[in-house]
Amino acid sequence: MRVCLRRPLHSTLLFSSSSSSTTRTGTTSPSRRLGRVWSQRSLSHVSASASAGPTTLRPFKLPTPPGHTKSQSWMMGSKNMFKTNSFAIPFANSSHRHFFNTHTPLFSAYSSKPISKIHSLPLQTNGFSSISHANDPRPDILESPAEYRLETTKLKILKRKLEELGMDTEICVPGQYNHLLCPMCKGGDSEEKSLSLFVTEDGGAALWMCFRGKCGWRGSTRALADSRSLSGSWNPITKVKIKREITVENLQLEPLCDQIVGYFAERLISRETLQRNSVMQKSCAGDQLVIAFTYWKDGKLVSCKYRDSYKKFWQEANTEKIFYGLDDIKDKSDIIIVEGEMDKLAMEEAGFRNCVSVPDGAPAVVSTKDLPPEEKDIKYQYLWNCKEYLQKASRIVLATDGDTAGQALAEELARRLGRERCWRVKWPKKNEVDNCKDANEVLMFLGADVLKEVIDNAELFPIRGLFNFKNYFDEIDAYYNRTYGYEFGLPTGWRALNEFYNVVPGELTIVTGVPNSGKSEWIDALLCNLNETAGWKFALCSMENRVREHARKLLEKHIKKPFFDARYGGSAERMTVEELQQGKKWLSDTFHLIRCEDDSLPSIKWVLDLAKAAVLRHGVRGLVIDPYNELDHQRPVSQTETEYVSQMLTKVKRFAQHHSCHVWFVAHPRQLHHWVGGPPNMYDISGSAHFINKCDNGIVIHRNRDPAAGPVDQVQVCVRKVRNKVAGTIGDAFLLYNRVTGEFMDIDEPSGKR
Ligand SMILES: Nc1ncnc2c1ncn2[C@@H]1O[C@H](COP(=O)(O)OP(=O)(O)OP(=O)(O)O)[C@@H](O)[C@H]1O
Repeated sequence: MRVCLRRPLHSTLLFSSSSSSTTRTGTTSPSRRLGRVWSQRSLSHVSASASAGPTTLRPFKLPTPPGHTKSQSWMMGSKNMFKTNSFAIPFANSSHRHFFNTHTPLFSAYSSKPISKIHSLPLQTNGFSSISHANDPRPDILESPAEYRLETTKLKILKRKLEELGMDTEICVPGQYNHLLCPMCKGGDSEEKSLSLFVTEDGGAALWMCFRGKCGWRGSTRALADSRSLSGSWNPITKVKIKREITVENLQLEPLCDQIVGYFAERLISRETLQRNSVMQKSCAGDQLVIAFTYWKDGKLVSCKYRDSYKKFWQEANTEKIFYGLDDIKDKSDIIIVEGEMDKLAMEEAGFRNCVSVPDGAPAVVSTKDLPPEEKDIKYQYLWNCKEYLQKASRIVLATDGDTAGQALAEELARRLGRERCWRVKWPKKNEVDNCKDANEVLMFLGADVLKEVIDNAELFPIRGLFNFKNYFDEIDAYYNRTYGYEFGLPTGWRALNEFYNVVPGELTIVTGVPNSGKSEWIDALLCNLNETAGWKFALCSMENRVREHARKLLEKHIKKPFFDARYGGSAERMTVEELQQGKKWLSDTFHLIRCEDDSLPSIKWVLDLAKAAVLRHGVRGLVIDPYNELDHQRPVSQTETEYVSQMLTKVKRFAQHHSCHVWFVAHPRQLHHWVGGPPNMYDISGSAHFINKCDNGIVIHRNRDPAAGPVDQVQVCVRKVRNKVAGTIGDAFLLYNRVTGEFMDIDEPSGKR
């Protein structure tokens, strides 16, 4: 017999007598080298890092469970304590061979805790409950160890059928949920054993389901046509559970040996904490020792969870599912919930006894379904079983793991406990790159004081839709420092307007004016200016314009020459072919057209979806919808136009805000019966007062058509509403319109530039 004393990674010691594995495989596998096994036998050969003596196991004082006195009868002697006649070969049989294929350190104080995504179904077995693996080492006293049964003819037939489907049934045990590689998805990139296969105890039938969301393969089969109905076996909810009476004695639990205490010491869990929490050990599978986390309720042992040196967990079957450490939160108003027993113990080292651990780890993802009724909420039965312990809690800190599964668990707990009384923690960095993932890591890497700080600084669990300004501090700082850009809005390019209207990304400007007032012209001129000063690009949904005419108007403004030698151009020189070529390139680079090619009216959703594509694909900063009445306005008969306009504008505003895209929306005024030539009011917009109510900016474009009343080329830009005072204020600006080029200019612009 050779005793390996090589020091593996993470400074853990290898306690295994390696002869069994080296004999079987010829060489010691990597994971085997990294692992260590707690065994009675091996202890006589090692010098442990803990305080254990070199050759013997020293029993320590028996723990007193919470709520018990030391004299109570559950205290027992350590009858196996000095047994040395058997040899620790914990996973030597073929059913455990795949453990040797894993490349994770099998026994490290730093290894990650399993999540329950591979234990997704509640198990109804005689021997083990849901966190048990078919290939876990088994305590020798559990009821009906189905794995030891002889395979029946039925089972052989069944296995053959399953193998034909691609399942590896070699290690599959009847009466249990077995976790296999799914033949359909092969467990995805991580090759996880995502297929849960249940074989009835008589070996007559099987059903399975792959728990990978992307796969979800499920099915069932029977060995023989007359095999028992599957439904009887696959109904964890309706099956009546008989809770076993368990005691420390009948589970044959023992006080922890120094070697295991030493293991805990590596994780900075003290002997005192272990004793107070009645952490014990148990001999099973030869003389292998496993940790026994005892679960107490009102001072009575109700369940026990085991953990072996390979970090495999299993739990006494047919026992009540409760929180670990439950009695510690009795009548407490302030409690902490963690994701594992080690974290519960770590919390105690930081001074928090008011802490419990969930018994089954975390779900892979948050369920998208509604909360099931209490009796059907199988995965969270422990929570309902302990509800009277939670009722008084007004502050529940959910200190689950920082990974996705841990956060999913926090979410699921908060859903059930009520978010309003839940807090959550931020795990600190353990090095430059990584965050600590749980309480025990914080304790190990940063110490008890930091762990205490983490809990003291827990923040309110977010409630969808309920925020605090501090959630936005980064954004507020960026706004203050003007790092977003355009905080004051982008100037329009006309000095006369600077004071009143500037273009802020994400806002909605409604533009109105009587027909022919120049609304479209002014918006086009504005876009040209914004492109010239800031390089902005735009999506145009201008339904009244033919493309070529719209191109002409834009090119005239850009090149500042008429498109044609026509009447309106007067003596001005027409733009050259070269200028046209350059202008066409500018058009293509600057504008993206949203048009219904089949002459049907576009819906607002259609327009916004295309505008979104233009934002994402071309980086447009502005969208023009001109005009409102050219959109498809099919509204339900039950909806008024006012309601319809309100909803439509909400969609437009959401688009604008979400994509930081300014939207100009042109809407006509209703028919003005007694119009005397003045600018219309924003409330005159046909359809709804919501146009003025919901927009960020409201602008009326007006022009004088009476030579007697003033110059007819003068345009009045009436800024009637500005929600954001940083960007402007109400007031009128006057510009001059150049009929030849379509440009708008400040009135005091040097005449040469006009
Ligand atoms: N200040 C102005 N002086 C003279 N003509 C103008 C002036 N402003 C615009 N126009 C002319 O009026 C016509 C209509 O302009 P535009 O299409 O911009 O008006 P609109 O308000 O958008 O019209 P509608 O409401 O019919 O869509 C164009 O031929 C344009 O050249």
